[in-house]
Amino acid sequence: MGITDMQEAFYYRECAAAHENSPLGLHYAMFLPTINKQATPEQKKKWLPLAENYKMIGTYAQTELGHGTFIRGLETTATYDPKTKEFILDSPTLTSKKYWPGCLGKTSNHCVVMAQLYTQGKSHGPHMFMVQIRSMEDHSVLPGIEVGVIGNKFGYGTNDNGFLSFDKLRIPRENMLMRYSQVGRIPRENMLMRYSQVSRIPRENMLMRYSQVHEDGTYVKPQNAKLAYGSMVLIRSSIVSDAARGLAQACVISIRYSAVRRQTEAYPGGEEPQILDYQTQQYRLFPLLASAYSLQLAGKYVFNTYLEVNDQIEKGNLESMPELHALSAGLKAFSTYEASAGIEVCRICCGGHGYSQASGLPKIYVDVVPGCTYEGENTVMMLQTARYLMKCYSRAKQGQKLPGFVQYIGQNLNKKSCMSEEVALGCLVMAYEHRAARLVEAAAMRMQSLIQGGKKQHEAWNGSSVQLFWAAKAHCHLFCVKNFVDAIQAKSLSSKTVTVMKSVCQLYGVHGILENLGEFMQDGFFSGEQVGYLQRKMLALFENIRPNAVALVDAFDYPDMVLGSCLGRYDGQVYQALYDYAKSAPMNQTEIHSTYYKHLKPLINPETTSDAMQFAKL
Ligand SMILES: CC(C)(COP(=O)(O)OP(=O)(O)OC[C@H]1O[C@@H](n2cnc3c(N)ncnc32)[C@H](O)[C@@H]1OP(=O)(O)O)[C@@H](O)C(=O)NCCC(=O)NCCSC(=O)CCCC(=O)O
Ligand SMILES: Cc1cc2nc3c(=O)[nH]c(=O)nc-3n(C[C@H](O)[C@H](O)[C@H](O)COP(=O)(O)OP(=O)(O)OC[C@H]3O[C@@H](n4cnc5c(N)ncnc54)[C@H](O)[C@@H]3O)c2cc1C
Repeated sequence: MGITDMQEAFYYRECAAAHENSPLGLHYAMFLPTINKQATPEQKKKWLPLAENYKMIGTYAQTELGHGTFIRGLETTATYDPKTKEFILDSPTLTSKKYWPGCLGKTSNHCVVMAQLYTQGKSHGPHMFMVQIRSMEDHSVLPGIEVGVIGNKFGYGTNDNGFLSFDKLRIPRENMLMRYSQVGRIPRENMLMRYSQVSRIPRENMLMRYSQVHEDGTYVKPQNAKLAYGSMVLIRSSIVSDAARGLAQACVISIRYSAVRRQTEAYPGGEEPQILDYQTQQYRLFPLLASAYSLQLAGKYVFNTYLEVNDQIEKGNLESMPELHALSAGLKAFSTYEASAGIEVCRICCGGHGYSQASGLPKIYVDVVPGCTYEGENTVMMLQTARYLMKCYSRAKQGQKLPGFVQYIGQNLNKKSCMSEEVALGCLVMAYEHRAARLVEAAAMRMQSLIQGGKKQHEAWNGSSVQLFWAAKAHCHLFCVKNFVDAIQAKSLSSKTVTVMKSVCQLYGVHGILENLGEFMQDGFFSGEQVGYLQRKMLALFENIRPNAVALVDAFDYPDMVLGSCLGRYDGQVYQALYDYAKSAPMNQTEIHSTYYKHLKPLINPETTSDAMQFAKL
């Protein structure tokens, strides 16, 4: 279609095939960005035109049968042969077979393969290689390669997640993605030239960046080994918005339906109320609506941060990489957990019809829930964020100033909450800061006491990991609350909009505290009386939000075609749509189903069994 804007292309694809995972998804989400970010200018010149024009169709093949989380544990090897200037790719064990990569089984003719690099008898850890797996002429599988699909999954039926293995496959040296690490003799001048093309910072910086270059050396270490993990950081940064979108769409469906559906006369002979008027329905749906807004804002923030940090990386400044990694890993986990659990609640809130595919909700759920696993399993990602928080804590204790958002760490924990009946936004933020600061400190103290008690570092880490998880979750939650509050205060919104959005934001904060009350009360930060303010405020906010609830979901602006839901239709004609859906079911296209002849008739009328057998043979 010639659409060049990434966002526009995304929305076009979503309209064309809503909630269907595209069999070309990995091509544009990971394969192209990996070439863009990890290939040298020469490699880009060769591959990008082919990939952009879908001659090369590719994916990102990292996970193996035996390892997904622990990248350093991958077993696929790429051994350099200086005689032929080739790498030999091999899958030496059953567990080394690539397993899960999307679009791999049948669609891709190339892939970026993460493999352990061996050269001069030494291992250098996981590196990326461009590997052609199928012919670009007739799509046949190339020699030395075994590839196929992994079979049915929880969802993702439209994506051919695959397996792949190599039998001593030789690929040219130039197929290693060499922007950051190199094998072979490359003149120093090349690097200087390349560098001067990518940024305008002084050449001296470049020499530092490549200070480990050996003229005769065959391996040049990158400035930071984690540059090779860049494609994952990109996707984690964008998953937050994906999760938010899924939750927002589920809220649209469930809240619109709740405004149409009536159930149970309110008093004998009285009108049946819209189910949205039940306080318990509001208690389950309105906090999710607030969460959808909050996650959308968080998604925008983290993606913009990714773009900014990426810009700096392009210029050779890698300083903000750890912060971005901690933010994107934690928020990816936090958002996909919240969205997955929330979508299921939306489904349950639709009663029986929520269980029908006609609700559109199962499709949204199976589309969002793998986000808890791919691009880093959520618990593992939370623990990566916790690792960063622990470093921040020890820096704060040494009196060092912390960057931006983590400045709350190490703060005085003897304060009491300023919460009053009014529930000011500032007091909400303070409460979340206090909780996160306390949980970070508690996890750090636990680690310290285990180490002092004679545990090794890794034992102490495992023995503290539940508390580390709590700390990281509290940190991400704080981020979402604070970012929501900042968005309301900073944006030039009309005063009416601010009034409405302030209620939504307050609800997000208040509900989050009430759901995690133990963590806010364990050290007496809130008094029982203050908890009472919060409970009353939450119920008052439901009443505030109720008249605007449908407008607040309409504002997400998802067309019916994207929602794909009989329950969430804009025109509210739910019952007609459900009836039409039923009528169009394939089993309704014949009056008597074939199973009658095969199974039922012999039961009902045993003497006709032979007819039935004959029918079965037919
Ligand atoms: C869990 C880790 C992060 C551990 O890595 P490790 O090398 O063992 O590191 P460690 O010893 O724990 O820590 C060393 C250090 O490396 C840092 N680090 C780790 N990752 C990054 C990063 N991306 N940017 C910047 N820094 C990073 C860590 O914070 C550590 O820093 P520190 O030593 O504490 O200063 C890694 O193995 C990992 O990322 N695992 C998750 C695997 C994953 O995400 N796979 C995705 C496959 S692709 C996919 O799923 C696509 C699906 C898409 C779709 O279908 O739509
Ligand atoms: C739909 C889908 C699409 C995918 N697409 C791709 C793709 O395109 N390319 C690709 O390369 N891969 C892909 N994957 C694979 C995916 O990235 C991995 O499954 C994911 O990274 C998790 O790794 P794992 O399966 O090894 O989980 P495991 O690590 O085995 O997780 C199992 C359990 O162990 C726990 N655990 C593991 N390590 C630790 C630890 N250090 N501390 C505490 N707990 C731990 C986890 O929390 C989890 O509860 C896809 C997966 C899915 C489901």
